[in-house]
Amino acid sequence: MGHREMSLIVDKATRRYGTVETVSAVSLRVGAGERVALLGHNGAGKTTLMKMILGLNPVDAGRIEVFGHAPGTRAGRAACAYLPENVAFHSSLTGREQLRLYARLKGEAARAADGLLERVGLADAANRRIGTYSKGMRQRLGLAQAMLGRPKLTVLDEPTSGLDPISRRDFYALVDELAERGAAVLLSSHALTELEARTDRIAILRDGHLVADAALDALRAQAGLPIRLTVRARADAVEEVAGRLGGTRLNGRSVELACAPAEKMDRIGDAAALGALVDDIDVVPPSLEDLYRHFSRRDVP
Ligand SMILES: Nc1ncnc2c1ncn2[C@@H]1O[C@H](COP(=O)(O)OP(=O)(O)OP(=O)(O)O)[C@@H](O)[C@H]1O
Repeated sequence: MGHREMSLIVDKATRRYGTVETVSAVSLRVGAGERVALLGHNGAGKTTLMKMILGLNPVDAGRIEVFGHAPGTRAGRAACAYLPENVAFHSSLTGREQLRLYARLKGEAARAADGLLERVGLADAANRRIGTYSKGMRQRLGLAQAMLGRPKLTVLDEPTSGLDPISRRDFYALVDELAERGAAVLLSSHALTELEARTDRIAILRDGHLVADAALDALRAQAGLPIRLTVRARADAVEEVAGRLGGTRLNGRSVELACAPAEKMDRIGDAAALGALVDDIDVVPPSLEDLYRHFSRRDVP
């Protein structure tokens, strides 16, 4: 087994319900220490694929290998941790009781539970009933639970939905830490803005097909979407600036121009040439949301 590549390998994996392919010949790899975001519209097949990896859904065609093991086997399950979208706890247990219970189920010492509570910032709340936890605290407890037993692969299904921006940032910091310690991380989310800086690769599912799988920069190059320039005009000059650059007026002061990536420098030069008529220029590359919209369109091959 030593010579095998140590990663999650999904090779043309297919899942059918009746005659419909919910996951259709999807191929994807996630290596140790890599964070991959799985994006897709509601019903695109993200949860189905995750459950196939975890051995909770059968693989009807193709192959999945979790760090050298088949999904659902004892070794395959031991390699994975899973945080489902709506993780349920016994609300009458304290955080510490819940985590110690899980530690025992995973054959870990109770001490491991205490260390993890500290790491996810719940040491002070460890003796409170989970029923009194906020949603952010419950998600962090769920992540601590998923971290027990040092899994090689962590699968997180929309882990930040319903969390406020600070809680989401704290949560992603923990995910980064997991990856830094060598875990492969596969996570789904609809909160695209945060993912931009938080993942090594973006994989997009559309109707069960994988339509993109690359780092953000590579996706940008592949999509070739326009770059937007926002040019802020001097107070009395917005009409003139809009006229001379041929852009759209955004508001009383700004003009927006769209251009191909290759034209960017020329367009910046045009705006700069207006001298004192222009106060400022912002360059806005396509966001992950723009890219997501592009790759999710059904008419993109
Ligand atoms: N047990 C089942 N029987 C029949 N169809 C199913 C079953 N489970 C899932 N599906 C279908 O498979 C498709 C993909 O569902 P899945 O939950 O994987 O999507 P998702 O990408 O996770 O969506 P969401 O973002 O809404 O969570 C849906 O059309 C769903 O109705």
